[in-house]
Amino acid sequence: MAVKENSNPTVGINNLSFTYPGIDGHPPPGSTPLIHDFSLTLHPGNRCLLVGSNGAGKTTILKILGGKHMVEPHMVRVLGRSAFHDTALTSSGDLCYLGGEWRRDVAFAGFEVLDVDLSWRLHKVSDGQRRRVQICMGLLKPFKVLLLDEITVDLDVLARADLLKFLRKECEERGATIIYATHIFDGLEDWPSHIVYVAHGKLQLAMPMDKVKETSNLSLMRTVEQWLRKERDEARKRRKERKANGLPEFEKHVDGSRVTGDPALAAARALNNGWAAGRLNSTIAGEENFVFSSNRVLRQ
Ligand SMILES: Nc1ncnc2c1ncn2[C@@H]1O[C@H](COP(=O)(O)OP(=O)(O)OP(=O)(O)O)[C@@H](O)[C@H]1O
Repeated sequence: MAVKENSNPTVGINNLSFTYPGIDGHPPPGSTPLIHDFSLTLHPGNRCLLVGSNGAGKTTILKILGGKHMVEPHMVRVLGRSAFHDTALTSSGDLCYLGGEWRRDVAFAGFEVLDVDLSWRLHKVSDGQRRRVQICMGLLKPFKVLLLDEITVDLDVLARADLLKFLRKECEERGATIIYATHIFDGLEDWPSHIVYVAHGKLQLAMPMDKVKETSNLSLMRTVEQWLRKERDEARKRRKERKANGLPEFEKHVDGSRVTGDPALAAARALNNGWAAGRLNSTIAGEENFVFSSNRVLRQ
């Protein structure tokens, strides 16, 4: 099945701003949003690689999409619904988040792809075998939107290759949408249909892979490396300038307390958004989808 850019978006992020709440459930006074003015649109069949340096906000974005953190309903729509407020999205299996956390869903399809041996006992298996079981348990329902947070770390080459092939097929044949956050680019060269680069909680770039290939002769990994290197060099330059101007080298950030992602707990907290939002109009839908955000670090 071809990617249906004219169909309804499966994922719509609209000027998302998010701050981890402090202990009173509100953004700590003086805090700046961790995720800021983030917009993105995805369609059935899209396989989107989410890249960025450590701490850029990838997991936070995936967890928000997965309904694990509360945001205003209009900011994040998955299959036209708010994942946080409409828990049927995840309980039905239509929306599936696979991260570091153990999933309790029991299902079937992944057993074949991941070669899970039913005689394995989880206290005895290797990390990679345990990971295979975790992944296949999460994939057993026919998801429509799948959020993957660096799930292939422990997988051997064959298991990883088979999993990526399976996921690609799910997108091509069933029109599923996948967002995959990873630092591992092995075997990914021709896997994604789109790439999204986030830095400091802001969208830097969202574009189809064929456009990436048009603009860069480098491999996917080298291309991303180049982006991150540029980001780091610019950060170093800014710090140097601050120091030269007698300012502290690092800008002061007010952090929220660390919170768990339990929606039930989060529901008890006050809404932690309402930050002024600009417009990025970032979209990776259609032909006009070569979009740089206004806060890009990738100057030509
Ligand atoms: N539960 C939390 N409470 C408060 N701050 C958090 C929480 N989880 C993450 N953060 C902060 O949010 C920022 C973004 O973290 P996040 O895990 O989203 O980044 P990431 O891009 O997934 O990083 P990595 O590539 O290292 O996994 C970091 O500065 C982190 O310290």
